[in-house]
Formats: sequence, structure tokens, C-alpha cells
Amino acid sequence: MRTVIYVRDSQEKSNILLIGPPNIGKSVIFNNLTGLDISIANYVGTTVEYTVGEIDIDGTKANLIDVPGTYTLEASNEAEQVAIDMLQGNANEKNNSHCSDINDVNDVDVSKKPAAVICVLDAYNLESSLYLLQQVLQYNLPTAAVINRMDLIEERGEKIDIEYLSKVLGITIVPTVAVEKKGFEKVNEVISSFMTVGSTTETKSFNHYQSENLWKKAEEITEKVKTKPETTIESTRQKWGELLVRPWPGLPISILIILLAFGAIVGIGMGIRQYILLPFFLNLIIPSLVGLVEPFLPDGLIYGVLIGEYGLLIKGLEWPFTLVLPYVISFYSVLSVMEDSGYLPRLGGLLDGILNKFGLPGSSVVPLLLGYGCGIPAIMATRSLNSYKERLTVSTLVSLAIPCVAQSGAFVALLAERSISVLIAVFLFSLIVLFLAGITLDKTLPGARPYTIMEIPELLPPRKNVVLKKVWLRMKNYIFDGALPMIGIIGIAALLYESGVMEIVGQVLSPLVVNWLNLPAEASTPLVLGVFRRELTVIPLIEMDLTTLQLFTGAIVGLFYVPCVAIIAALAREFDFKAAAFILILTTVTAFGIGGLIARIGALFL
Ligand SMILES: Nc1nc2c(ncn2[C@@H]2O[C@H](COP(=O)(O)OP(=O)(O)OP(=O)(O)O)[C@@H](O)[C@H]2O)c(=O)[nH]1
Ligand SMILES: [Mg+2]
Repeated sequence: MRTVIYVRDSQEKSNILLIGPPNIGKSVIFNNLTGLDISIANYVGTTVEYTVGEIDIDGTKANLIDVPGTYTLEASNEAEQVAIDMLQGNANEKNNSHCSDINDVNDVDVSKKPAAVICVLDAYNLESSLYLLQQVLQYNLPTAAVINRMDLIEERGEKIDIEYLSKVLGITIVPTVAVEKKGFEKVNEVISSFMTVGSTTETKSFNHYQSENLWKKAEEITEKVKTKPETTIESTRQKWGELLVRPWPGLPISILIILLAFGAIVGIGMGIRQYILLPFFLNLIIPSLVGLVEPFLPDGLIYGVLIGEYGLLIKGLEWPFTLVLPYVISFYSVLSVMEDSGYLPRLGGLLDGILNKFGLPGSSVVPLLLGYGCGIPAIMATRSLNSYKERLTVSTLVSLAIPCVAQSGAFVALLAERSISVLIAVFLFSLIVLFLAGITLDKTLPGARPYTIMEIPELLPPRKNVVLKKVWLRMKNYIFDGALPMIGIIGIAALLYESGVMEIVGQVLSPLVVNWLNLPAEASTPLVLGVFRRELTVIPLIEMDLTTLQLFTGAIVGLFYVPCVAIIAALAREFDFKAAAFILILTTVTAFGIGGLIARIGALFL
């Protein structure tokens, strides 16, 4: 035994790392300890950047850092590299780019050596957790372990001798069931002991073994501490978990699930819009607001900006809250159920063969599907892919051909009542271009694609409280990060419209909009607004008197048109300006190229 003396810096809060393999509940533990609400999901690579939260135990404070999951300390992707940088105390803030809404990370010095490590072990896959723990112990930092998901082994009748494990490893080990908040009093006690000034922590000194030795040791320890019942009965859940990754019956079931999910998103979204939000805003909120301000408004610019064609109090409320919000709720309800159940990686496994033909690994299913929500988390999620080439390919596809939830809502609002077949054609077109672009990027982008192994987690029943919380948080995020900026842009649009600037823009863009796309000059408005918000490439078309062919042309241009500024910024940050510029040019050329062709070819037939 070696004693590490841990002295807390009296000036600054110390950093305590939460480290462990992916998908074992680290972020649930982090949320339980800090009271924050960061993303959790049942697939590998939910946390791809570190998150800092404050823990306060009896008035003593420290920074708890949720580190992206990693199997070993030999990184194979960017998310895993963060774990190593954190342990070595040389992390930089690039690894944390969008957590500022959770915590003011500028206050936290992540480049200093951590004061202590809480290593999270997985009771279910103990052996691989022990390999990582041994590597962590080599850093000689004060370390304790939490052994989570104890419920999953208890369900199988297995037991782990925690006391013996703790003795062998020479550290404190606390069993927990994070989703049920079980075991956290003891976790708090351990953290508190780390936070006490001048406390001493016993850690067993580990030699620098070769990795084969660490695996052997992990296996030996697991065998000694884990006892299994003589006969283990496979539960129905486990059976289904395995059936769903096999082509039969997995593939037909996956088609059924995708169709059901699509139907549920559109159906629930339309229901919420038609029966709840539309009457609420159109019959109550908007008339009350207009009635309140109208008597006081002088005719002219201000009147127009507030209650005119693009009036801030009319379209500014109608579009974000009655057109987009219903689909935000329905899409994230369905996605959250899929995320929490562990079905998404199964879908990835099933589609691996097909996706490989388009230059992508099965694991890209998660970022691609997240892209149907919003492109930014999707681009961030590519950090868990294993090569730069795959990351750039998926990010390009998300920016080019995957409509975000707000834009999809706009498509439904624009097309569902006019022609369901045109609506389906828009989504089919997006899939065709997605695959063609995938093949082209695979052939043209330099770099090799490494062989990847996909980890399939257990199939678990989605928990009602987890799903509801996720939908609530995503809805809140949409209102602050989506709806409020949208209202701002509608305000600017109203100003440009009322002041006549929009008409001049219409004249300038007329060769492109009128001559090439066969759309009316006013259809230049969505092209200007769309740079700021993706759904605004589509929504203004609703207000125009267009033929079905024009609607289709407009929708297709909007679909492939430049991603919104926030995505361009994310691309520049995650890759570089060259990559962002490449995607900007690619999307513009594709949008106008395909849009013009549709207008021309369509005119021949209609
Ligand atoms: N049965 C069970 N499930 C758990 C427990 N703790 C977490 N989970 C579930 O495990 C899944 C993964 O949880 P996360 O907290 O996202 O895992 P993570 O370790 O942060 O994963 P990465 O961010 O990918 O490294 C989620 O679906 C949780 O609901 C537990 O104690 N028991
Ligand atoms: Mg996590």
C-alpha cells in the first residue's frame, strides 16, 4: 500500500474526475451528484466532451468532471482522447464547446492535474472495467471506484464480493444503481473524504504492467469476485435483445419500427398542432396580443413590423410555436424512447452492411438519426467515430441532406394538406442524395476507414421518468436556442420586408429564383432567412400562392440549401474553415442544381 496525500487547493476548487467505460451510467451518476441534467442514452458515446458540474458536500465545493467513456487509455477516437488528457492534466477547452449553458466552464481550469478520480465500473461487464481501472491506478492519483448497474446482475442471480474486490485493488468501492439513486450516500461520503483538506487516501501501488498482464489480471479478479448461479435463465428481454440484431427477424422488425416511428412523429405532431397549439395561439394568444397593442400603434413601419405580413406578434409566434414545437415534442418523444431502450445501436448493427457500401460504419446511425433532431449534436456525436474521414462524411451528410426537426415540421406544414405524395417524395429525395453523397465522399475524401467493432448494449425497457425528462429538456432547449432566435430573425425579416429591402433582394436574386427555379420573386425571402435558420428556407413558402411543382421545387431547394449559421460555426470548430467552406459550397450547388432540374423536368410533364 502506498499513501497518497491529497491536499486541496484552498484558493481554487479541485477537480474530481468521473471516468469509466462507455454506456455504464457515468452521466446518470454525474447528474445525481451535481443536480444537473446532462444527456444520457443507452448507446456508446453519449458523452463526447467533458462536462463540469459543482458538487457541494456540507459547504465544501469541488468540480466534478464527467469524462467521455473509454474502454482503455489507448485512445482510438477523439472522445476517448479527452479521458487521457484529463488524467494527465493537459486537457484543453476545445473538448468542451457547448456545455457553457450548463456551467460556466471558463471558471474551471481543466489543464491542472485532477485531485482525485472516481472510476466507474460496470457490474455487468466487470472484466473490461477492471482493465481500465488498473490503467487509471497507474496514474497514482487518489482513486475510489463506484460499481454501477448492480440491478442488472442481481436480476441474473449473480453476486460480486465487493469487500474482497476492494481489498485486492486497495481502494474503496461503492455499489450503486444510478437510475434508482441507490448507494449515493456512500458515494458522497467517499467524495467528501477526497475533499477534506489534508486527507489521506490509500491506493495500492500498481506497477506498469504490459496490457496483456492487465487483461489477465482483470480476468483473474473477475473470476474470484463474481459468482454466477448454476443455471442462468435467459430472460425474454435478453432473447429479444439478441433477435433484434439478427437479419431475421431483425430487419423486417426494423422496417416496421421505422415506419411506426415516422407515423408516430407525423401523427402526434399534427395532433398537437391541430388540437392544442394552433387553437391556443390563433384563437387566444395572438388576438389578445394584437388587440392589446393595435390601438396604440401608429400606421407605418412599426405597425407593419409588429402585425404586418411578417409581423413579429403574428408569424413570430405562429411559426415557432404552432409549426415547429409540435414536431419537436413528437420527434424527441420517439427518439428518447429509442435512445433509452438500446434499440439505436441494434439498428446500427443491422444496417452496418448497407451503410458500409456508402462508406459509413453502422455506428454512424446514431449521429445520422440525431441529425433529424438538430445538426449540432449530430456533428458533435461524430466524435465517437473512429476516423476523420468518417467524421467529415457524416457531418457533411447531416449538413446537406438531413432536415432538422424544425425543417421537417415545416415540410409537413407546407405539404401534408396539399399532397402527401410530394411530402414523401421530399424525404425520399433526401435519402437518395444522402446515399449518393455518401458514395461520392467515400471515393473522393482522402484517408482510410478503419475496421470498427460495434458495441451493442443490453435491450432495456425505457424508463418513463428518463424519457419524460429528456423530452422536457429538449423542448426547453428548443424554446431558448431555437424559438427565440427564430423570433428575432422573423423580426428582422419583418423590418426588411416593410422597409422594401426584401423587394430589392428579390430583384437581385430574380435570375436564380425566377428564371432558373421558376418560382415567384418573393421566394427569395426564404433563401435569405434560411441562412440563419434552416426551417425558414421552407416556412415562408406556406404564405405564397404556389403550384404543386413550385412547392416541390421550393421544398427541395430548402432541403439541400446551406445549413444554418449555427451548423456552419460548429463545422468550423469541429473541423476547420476549409471543411466548413467546402460544405457551404456543396450544399448551395446541390440545392440550386437539383432544384433547377426539378423545375425544368417537372415542367415537361405537368
Ligand atoms: N439498469 C440500469 N441502467 C442504468 C443504470 N445507470 C444508468 N443506466 C442506463 O444506462 C444507459 C447509459 O447511461 P449514461 O449515463 O448515458 O452512460 P455513460 O456512462 O455516461 O455513457 P457515455 O456517455 O456513452 O460514456 C442509460 O440508458 C441509463 O438509463 C443502472 O444503475 N441500472
Ligand atoms: Mg455520458
